[in-house]
Amino acid sequence: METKRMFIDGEWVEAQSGETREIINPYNQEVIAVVPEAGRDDAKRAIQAARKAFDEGLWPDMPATERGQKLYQVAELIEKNKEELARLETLDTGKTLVESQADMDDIAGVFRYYAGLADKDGGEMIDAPIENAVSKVVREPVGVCGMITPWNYPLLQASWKLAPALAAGCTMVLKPSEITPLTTLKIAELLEEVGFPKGVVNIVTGAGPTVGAELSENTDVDLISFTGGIETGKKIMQAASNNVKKIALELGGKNPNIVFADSDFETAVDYALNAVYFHAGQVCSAGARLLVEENIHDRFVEELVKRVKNIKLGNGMDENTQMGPLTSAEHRTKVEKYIEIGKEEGAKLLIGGKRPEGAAFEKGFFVEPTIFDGCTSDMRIVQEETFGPILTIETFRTEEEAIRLANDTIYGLAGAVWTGDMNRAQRVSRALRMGTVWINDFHPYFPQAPWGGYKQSGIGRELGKTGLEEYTEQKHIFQNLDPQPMKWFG
Ligand SMILES: NC(=O)c1ccc[n+]([C@@H]2O[C@H](COP(=O)([O-])OP(=O)(O)OC[C@H]3O[C@@H](n4cnc5c(N)ncnc54)[C@H](O)[C@@H]3O)[C@@H](O)[C@H]2O)c1
Ligand SMILES: C[N+](C)(C)CC=O
Repeated sequence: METKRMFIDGEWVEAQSGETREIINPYNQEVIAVVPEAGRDDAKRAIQAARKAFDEGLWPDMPATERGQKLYQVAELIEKNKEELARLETLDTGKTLVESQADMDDIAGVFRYYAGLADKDGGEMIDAPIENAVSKVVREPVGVCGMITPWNYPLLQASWKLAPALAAGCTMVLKPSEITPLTTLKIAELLEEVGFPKGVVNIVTGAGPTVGAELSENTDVDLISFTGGIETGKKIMQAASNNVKKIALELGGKNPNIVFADSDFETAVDYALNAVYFHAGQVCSAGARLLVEENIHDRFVEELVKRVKNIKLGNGMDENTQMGPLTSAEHRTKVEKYIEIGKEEGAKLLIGGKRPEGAAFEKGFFVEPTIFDGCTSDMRIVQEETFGPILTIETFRTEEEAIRLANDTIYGLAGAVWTGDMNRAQRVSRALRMGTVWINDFHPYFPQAPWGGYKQSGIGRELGKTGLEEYTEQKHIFQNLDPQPMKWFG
């Protein structure tokens, strides 16, 4: 068990209060590390360091090509340290090692993508409607960024913020989830090895209502980028109004997976399982709502149940494990409450709905993969994000009904449509009010494509070109090439 420090103004420090927090392995409840429990004072110190690095430092004005070179070096170090990072992520979150390894590949890819994009926007000349003048539009870094990340994809979600913000020339204070801070602290070591000017990146470990709230309220922060739950997102939005901060919110989802009878049956069943049970359902874009055409419902559900029985639960570090524990005891309690709600609402529990039995599961925060059939869109288990291994099943008869049910949610993050009819695939994908729609697939995301939500799933986009633009301000510079007196006032 290691005692860690956090990274403020280029130094590894303890919390000013001396307080610490134990980080728990969700598979066996062993303490894997002790980290500083920062308070508002620590957050303020980090914000001041980032402010100074932005206002007086070299980073924002450094040629973008040089910033890009540094990001390439970060990508290389992530690849070099992939196994250690993946191991840490699995110990901290409970996800399988294969998933963590894939996350690390994605993270290196994100740094590489923004390294390449850093120097590609040289501004734009505008055809000014005024004689003897030139007009151009340039992008400049937005300033000091506060970043708050969740526990389900700790380092991946951090990378979606760190890489574009660094490419843009911003300085930043990042607060990882208090439950899973270890890989974020490790990447601070890698950033230190690459050598960013002090104060450019600060990592503060602590709770949401203290460190997170300070980042959201503090008037020296110019932008707050948050990934997490909808209720926290609303609080952050309110706090950000303090100094009219720019805000970027990546919130939850309740994502429909629509299966038409003319889809490839085998593949659709296979992906329906992966859509909801990957990372034990702790994915913002999990396909937790299956909408299946009525005439294939019985066969489809029978096959799902058969296959769910084979899912291997266990320690994420074990290569045979397909689904690990939930990430915290508190979260398991929430998921179990939703199972009770589903039963009370009259949904038909087909399988799961309880903790697995046996010595191997005694200490882990496990919940069995669960299926509720006979669901309707007025049920809470259909409307609310359970964020666990719970699949709800509804049926539809027509394309219009499928679209109506799919859109009947306050969320709008992602969804999928399975069909052999490509005209229908195009129609349905356009009709869904969601930031990402997959046709005959589920889950792919990559640095080149924007990610974010319609409706209450968030504000703004991460990844892609837009993910970089979020960290910039646009400036119009107009130059009169032949200034003469106007004589307007005589
Ligand atoms: N849209 C996306 O891309 C995306 C990606 C990953 C996770 N998520 C969402 O994240 C949620 C799960 O993560 P979670 O349980 O960690 O979310 P959460 O909202 O509980 O916590 C997220 C972060 O916010 C901090 N926080 C809590 N209260 C705060 C406050 N008052 N002020 C400032 N910060 C505060 C937490 O400490 C944590 O770092 C799910 O809803 C999931 O859908 C969304
Ligand atoms: C955005 N994503 C899919 C990587 C993680 C969501 O929880």
